[in-house]
Amino acid sequence: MKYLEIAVEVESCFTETVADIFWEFNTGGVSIEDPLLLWQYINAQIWDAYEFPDSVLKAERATVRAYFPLTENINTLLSQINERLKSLGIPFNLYFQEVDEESWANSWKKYFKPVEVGEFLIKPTWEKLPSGKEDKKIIEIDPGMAFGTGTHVTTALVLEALPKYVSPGKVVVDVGTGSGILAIASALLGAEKIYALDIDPVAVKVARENISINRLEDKITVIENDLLHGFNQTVDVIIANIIAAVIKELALDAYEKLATGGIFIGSGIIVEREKEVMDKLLEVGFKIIERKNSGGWCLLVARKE
Ligand SMILES: C[S@@+](CC[C@H](N)C(=O)[O-])C[C@H]1O[C@@H](n2cnc3c(N)ncnc32)[C@H](O)[C@@H]1O
Repeated sequence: MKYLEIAVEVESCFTETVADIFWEFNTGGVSIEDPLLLWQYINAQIWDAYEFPDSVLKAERATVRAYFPLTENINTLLSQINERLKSLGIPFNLYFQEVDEESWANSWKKYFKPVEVGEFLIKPTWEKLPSGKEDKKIIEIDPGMAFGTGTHVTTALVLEALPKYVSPGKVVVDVGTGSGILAIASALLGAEKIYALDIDPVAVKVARENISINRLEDKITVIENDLLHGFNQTVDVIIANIIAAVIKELALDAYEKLATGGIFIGSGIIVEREKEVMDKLLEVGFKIIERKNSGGWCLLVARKE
């Protein structure tokens, strides 16, 4: 199938606003090329500069691309998007071209590179293992349309904390598994059994694929499930990288499903909501044993005493 790719050049600070406008018009997908963000990763030595074309690294502005099926209404859609962007009153340039499906489904892949987080090395399935990294715990991931490349700070906070709480023999539940990344990390730390739950059927499919790529089907069971509803087992560790409101909703159920001494790891909490999530965890009976903040996000670890 053919698609229309619309590319909008704007200052870095407006990329999310433009992406939101594309989502309003029901785009099939958005990708953002932001030289400022790339340089942040390069300077933090997470990525290497040579892996990106000069046209991107030296660009003065960011480019937000979105993709729409080529139908007869495409010209109307294009002019509506143009008008909507004009109404923002910000400088922008808009370009468009016809592309085939393959090129947009894979367009984001060039920005997902092997990355080290704590004891783990997250390797996109299509990249080679960097030399000298064989001693790392390797997680192979193709996130597809699911969340969880490991580069998002909320995932990284959990990956860094996980070795302290998951050890051989533990039974773990990963609520909101997305790509399955945290379930796979738990298996690599020696957990005996992991249940990876997600409400989104796409995430469930992607998680199953990644678990199979990492050859961990015997340890990890993926279940399409809303939080812990209907999950009736006592476990040692519950992980949830979702959002503050959902973690609050999950707190009591998580407490009841943990063994005494069991650990709850909550991430995806914006710092402004850290206090209310902590209060909820304390209210249901947990003791908070670790708090960590990074980039406006907060990780909380709580124990059932
Ligand atoms: C921020 S992503 C985290 C993905 C992955 N665990 C990671 O850390 O990168 C949150 C995930 O939670 C899932 N989710 C949201 N609400 C949920 C619910 N009520 N029950 C189960 N999963 C849920 C979403 O579908 C999404 O895959």
